[in-house]
Amino acid sequence: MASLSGICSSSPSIKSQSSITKPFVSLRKDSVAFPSRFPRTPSLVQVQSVAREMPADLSKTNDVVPKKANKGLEKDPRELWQRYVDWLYQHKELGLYLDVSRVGFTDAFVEEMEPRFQAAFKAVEELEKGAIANPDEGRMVGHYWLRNAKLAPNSFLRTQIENTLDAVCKFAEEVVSGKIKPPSSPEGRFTSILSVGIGGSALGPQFVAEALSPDNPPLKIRFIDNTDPAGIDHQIAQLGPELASTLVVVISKSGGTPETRNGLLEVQKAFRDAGLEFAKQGVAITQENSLLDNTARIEGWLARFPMFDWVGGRTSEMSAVGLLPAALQGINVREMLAGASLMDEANRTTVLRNNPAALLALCWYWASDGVGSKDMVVLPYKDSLLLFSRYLQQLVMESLGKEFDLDGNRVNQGLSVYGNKGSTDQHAYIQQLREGVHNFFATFIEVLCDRPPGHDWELEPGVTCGDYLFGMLQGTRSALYANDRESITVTVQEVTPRSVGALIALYERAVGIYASLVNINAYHQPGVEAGKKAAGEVLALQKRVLAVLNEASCKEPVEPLTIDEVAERCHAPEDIEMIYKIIAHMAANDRALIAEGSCGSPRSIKVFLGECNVDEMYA
Ligand SMILES: O=P(O)(O)OC[C@H]1O[C@H](O)[C@H](O)[C@@H](O)[C@@H]1O
Repeated sequence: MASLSGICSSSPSIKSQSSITKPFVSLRKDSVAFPSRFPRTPSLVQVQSVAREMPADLSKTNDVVPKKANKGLEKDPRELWQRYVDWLYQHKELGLYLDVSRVGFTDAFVEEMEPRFQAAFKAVEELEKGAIANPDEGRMVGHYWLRNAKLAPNSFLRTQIENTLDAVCKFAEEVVSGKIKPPSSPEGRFTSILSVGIGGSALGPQFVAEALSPDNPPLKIRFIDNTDPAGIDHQIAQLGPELASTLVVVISKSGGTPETRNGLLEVQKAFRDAGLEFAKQGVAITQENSLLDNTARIEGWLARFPMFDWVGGRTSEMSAVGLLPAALQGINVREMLAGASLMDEANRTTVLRNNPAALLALCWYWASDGVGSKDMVVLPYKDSLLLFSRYLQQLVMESLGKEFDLDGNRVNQGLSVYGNKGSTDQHAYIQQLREGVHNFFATFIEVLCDRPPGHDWELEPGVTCGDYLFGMLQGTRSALYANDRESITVTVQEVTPRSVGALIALYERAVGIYASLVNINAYHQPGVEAGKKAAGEVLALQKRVLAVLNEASCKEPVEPLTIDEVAERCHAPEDIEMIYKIIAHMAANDRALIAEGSCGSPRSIKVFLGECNVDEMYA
């Protein structure tokens, strides 16, 4: 069994960081502003072209600060080295570096952006003090308090944070040590975690598990993060008899997300089928009094942990959502919090070049014209960071992808994120990045330490396996830059709980600052509702289709119906295409039978149900 030491040990003292402060040096005034070849929406084009033609009025934050006329990125090696040295950010205590030298922003651009940055710093300061930073939902935004409870605006919240952290650590230690056991496992202790959740209730735990879970964790983690029945069956089948020693952690802030509810119902059925009592192995992480919370309380689940109203799903990794699964895997969560707290502290300076999150936001704004005209490709050269880009997809795109700005103007903002890992991706799509459509900027994540000391060896004279990885990263960075493709490089010493906590905090803050720069609300997600609502309407329509088919199938003889007839009897002729799709889906799953024709020619088919349900007919 893995040792308990370190899972929740106290954090080392958090000292203030010192970053290198450089005099402001003059860079060349020209740089590249590549127009977007394929703007995503007409409104983007409008915003960009207006911005380029008109001088920015900096009193209005929704104006775009234009780039200057450009002649190409700096290519002289000595000038570049100078730029590298001048702009290099270092966080000594975290061993983290940020190199923005391969993004071509100019002094003039930085100067023009300065008032916006000061406004953004002020906004984050207010947010940290407890302002209603999510105006639509009337909520405070408090994820920064999770790693430094002293910052919380009142003692009630402070105590809530501290008590939850203590409860998470205590529970994890008792599960790992075997003090809390499953009722009917031959192992006598929990051996696995099955995490059920989606979006912000899955992506952080998935990223952290991949990055930090030890080779032989005390509990191995699996995820159900979808309502795909085959995917769920696969997870349960892979657990096999281990289901008896599996802790099921159901995570949902709202407590009512359909995919998570379905995952829970499927897992509960698997428990029943195996003759196991789910409640003795179930844990809920959710807002107090949510549907999930009430279910867990009434059914007497093993444990419940709170999710706070003032923590958004995509910034919840440092709440019980991320901490409990991590602690159960033997990951030192207090170290994660310490790394995040150190990074937060560094990001509180109002000196732009000393503020790593602001530097990232500056680069994003420059590279994407402040309107998301280029995608952010995230390339960690370390297998364990594979899921970082996936995690960032939600953090960045759900936060920044907004139709309206804070003043109600239609802006269609956003910043697209994708990427997997290097050097693997060099053998997949780097060809296009280097030579093809120029619609991106890259972020390299470099990890200096290749493997634990004492394990390295030279696979050819003077060269290790890790040297190749290093060479691939440097080579790709140079090759992209030579073709005027900009890149940022974030460097950490090692992938540890502390550096992962710092990376999460760095990007959380960068997103918040960038949102202020472009004057949008980073903390709501109104667009997600449209898809959920439409899905609900499809399911409601399916129930009507079933009722109509059932009635026809209960007749003697059975009356097979065409799609047109079904649509007519549903009083939904305008939904005929969706009705066809519903029937095709039911037919593929043996829940409807095709009497005539084939699904390939929709007008030809006649359909009925295999069984008549008399009760349903009169319902
Ligand atoms: O944690 P839950 O309430 O189940 O929400 C899960 C996810 O649901 C929606 O898709 C939201 O847009 C996400 O921000 C959230 O993370």
